[in-house]
Amino acid sequence: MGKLNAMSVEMACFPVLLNNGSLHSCQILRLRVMHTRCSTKCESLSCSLSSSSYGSHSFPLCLKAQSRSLCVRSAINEKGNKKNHLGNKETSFLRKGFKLRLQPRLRLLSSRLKRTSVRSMLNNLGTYLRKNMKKVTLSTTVSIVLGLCYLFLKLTTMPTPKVVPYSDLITSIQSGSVMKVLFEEGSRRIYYNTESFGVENTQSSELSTVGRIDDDENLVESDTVRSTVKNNRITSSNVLLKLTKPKASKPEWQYSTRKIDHDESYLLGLMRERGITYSSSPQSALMSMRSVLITIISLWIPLTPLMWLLYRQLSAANSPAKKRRPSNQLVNFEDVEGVDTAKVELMEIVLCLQGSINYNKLGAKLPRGVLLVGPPGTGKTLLARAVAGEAGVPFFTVSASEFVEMFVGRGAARIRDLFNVARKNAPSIIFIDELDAVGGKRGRSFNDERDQTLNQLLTEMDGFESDVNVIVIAATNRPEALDPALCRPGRFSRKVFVGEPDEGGRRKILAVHLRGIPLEEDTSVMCNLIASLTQGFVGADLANVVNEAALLAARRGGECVAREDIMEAIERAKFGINDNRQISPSNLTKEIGKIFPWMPTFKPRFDPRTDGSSSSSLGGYQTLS
Ligand SMILES: Nc1ncnc2c1ncn2[C@@H]1O[C@H](COP(=O)(O)OP(=O)(O)OP(=O)(O)O)[C@@H](O)[C@H]1O
Repeated sequence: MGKLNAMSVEMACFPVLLNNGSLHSCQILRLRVMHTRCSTKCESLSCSLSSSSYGSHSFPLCLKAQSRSLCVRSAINEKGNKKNHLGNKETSFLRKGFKLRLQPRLRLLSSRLKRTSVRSMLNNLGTYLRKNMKKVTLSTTVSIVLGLCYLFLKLTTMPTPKVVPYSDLITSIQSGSVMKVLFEEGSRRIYYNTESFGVENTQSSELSTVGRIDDDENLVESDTVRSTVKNNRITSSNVLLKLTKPKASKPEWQYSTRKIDHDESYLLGLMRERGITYSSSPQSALMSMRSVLITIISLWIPLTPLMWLLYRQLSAANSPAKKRRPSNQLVNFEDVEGVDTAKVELMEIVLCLQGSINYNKLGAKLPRGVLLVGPPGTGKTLLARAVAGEAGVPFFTVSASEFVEMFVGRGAARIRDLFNVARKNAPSIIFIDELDAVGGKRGRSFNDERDQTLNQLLTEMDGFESDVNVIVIAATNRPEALDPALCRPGRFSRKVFVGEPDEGGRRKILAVHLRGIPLEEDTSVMCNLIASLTQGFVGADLANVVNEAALLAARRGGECVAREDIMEAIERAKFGINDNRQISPSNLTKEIGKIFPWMPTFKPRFDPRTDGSSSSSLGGYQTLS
C-alpha cells in the first residue's frame, strides 16, 4: 500500500469470527500519522475505502486512535480463496507489527548511542574506579581467586571409580574376579579392579600419566608411553589431548567402597587365601589439595556474609568516637535566640571550660552533664553546637540511637570508645542527641543490650576524674522516660529547659533567620509582623516560614521577599498546603478526623486562643527547676 495523504499506511490481515459463525479475514490498515494530527483527523475518518483500493469490497471502519498511530480496522467479506489468503496475511501482519514496534525502539537506541561518546564513557568509568578503588580491588581479587580455584578444580578433575557396597567386594573376592586391591591411608576407602577392567584398561592405564595413587606397577615411563602410542598408531596430538584431558581417560580404579570396622582381618585373610595383590598408599598430594580447597570454599561461601556483617558491626570506622563535628559548621551563641535562660546556663559552662571562671577556688566542681529538655525544634541541638563553637574545644556529637546495636555489648563498647577519645582530647564536650533512645528506664523490656549500654553510660559518667574536663551535654524531648539514675546529681545534674519562645524571642529568632534574606520592607517591621502572627511557633517553625517565603518569592520570580510571601508561608505552616484558602483550623480538624478516624481528637497546634507564653505546658512539658 502506498502513501495516503502524507500518512504511511500499512495493511495486514487476521482472522475474524463473525456472528453467523463463519471465519473471515480482517484487514488492518495502520496509518502512521503525526501525533498532532491524530486527534483531529481520527474522528473525521469515516470514509469507505471500497472505491479506492479494494474494488467491490466494502469497509466498515473501526477507528482506534492511539498516541502516535491510528489503526483503521476494516472487515472484508471474502467469500472465496480465504483460507490460503489467511495464512500469508497473518504472518505478514505479525512481521509488520513486529517491524513497527521494533523500528522506533532501534531508532531511539541509536540516537542514545550517538549522544554518548566513548570518551565520556571512559571518563565516567575512570572516575568510578578512582572513587571505588578499594571495592574494585577487593572484588577483582576475590574474582581472580575464585577463578583460579575453579580452574584448578577443573584441571584436576579425576574420573571417579564406581562406588559399590562393601558386600560386593567380598562377593567379588570370593568369586575370584578381583585382581588388585588398594587401601587408602588415612581414610576408609578401598579401591579394587576386577578381571574385566584389567583387560579393558590395559591401554588407557599406559597412557594415563596423572595417577592418583602411586602404584609402582602403574608407573609407566614416558618412553614406554611413546612406544605404545606408536604401536597403536596414535598421533602425538592425541596423546597430548589425552594427557591434558584426564576426564576423558578411564578411572584408574574400577570400584571403590568403604571399609567396615573390625572386618580388616577377615578381608585380608580372604585376599591372602585367593592370592590377590593388595597394597596401601597415601592419598595423592593433588587429591589432598583438592579436598582441602573444596572444604575451604564450601565453608567460606556461607560464612562470608556473616563475617561481613560482623565486620560492619565491630568495625571501628562506625565508632561514634570518630564523629567529630567539622570546623566549618561553627555556630555561636549569636545564632541562638529566644532561649535566654538556657544560653546563660550553658555560657557559664563554656567560661568554666575556658578557665575564665575559677570555680576551683571555692571548691566547686564543674557539672559533668547538662541535660537539655524541651519540645522538638526549640534549638537544643543548636545550643549544643553553639557551646562547642564558643568553647573552642573538641566536640563529639552522636545520636543515642547509634549506640543501639544488634550484638549485646557492642553499644557499651561504643560508649567506652567515645569517652576514651573524649578523655584523651580533654577539655572536650560530648553531645548525645535524643538521649531517651538509650537512657530509658531499665528493666522495662527484655532488651539486655540497651540496659548494658545505659549501664556503661552511667559508669563512664561516674568515672570521670575530677580534673578531667569532659562535659556531656544531652538533649531529649521525653525527660519523663529517662532512668532516674541518669538524672541524679553527679551525672546530668544540670537540667536546662529549652521552651517555646515568646513574642520577643520569636522576633529575635526571626532576625537571625532573616539575616541573609532580601526583604521588600524593613527587617524589624517584618520581624514584628511575623512574630505577632506566629504564636506557638518554635525556632524550627520560624526558620521554615522564612525559607518557605523565600521559595515562594523565587517561584513568582521576585527579586526580594514580599509581605505576601511571608503571609502565605505562615498560612502554609499553620494549615498546610491547600487549594481552599478559606479553610479554617476547625474545618481542618474535621477533615483530618475523617481521614484518621482512629485519632481521639485532633487539636491544632496553633490555637489562636493559646498564648505563646503559657504554651510551655503543651504536650506535658513542665519547666524544670
Ligand atoms: N532558638 C533558636 N534560634 C535560632 N534558630 C533556631 C532556634 N531553635 C531552632 N532553630 C532552628 O531550627 C533548627 C532545628 O533546631 P534544633 O535541631 O536545634 O532543634 P531541637 O530542639 O534539637 O529539636 P529535636 O528535639 O527535634 O532534636 C535549627 O537548625 C535552627 O535553624
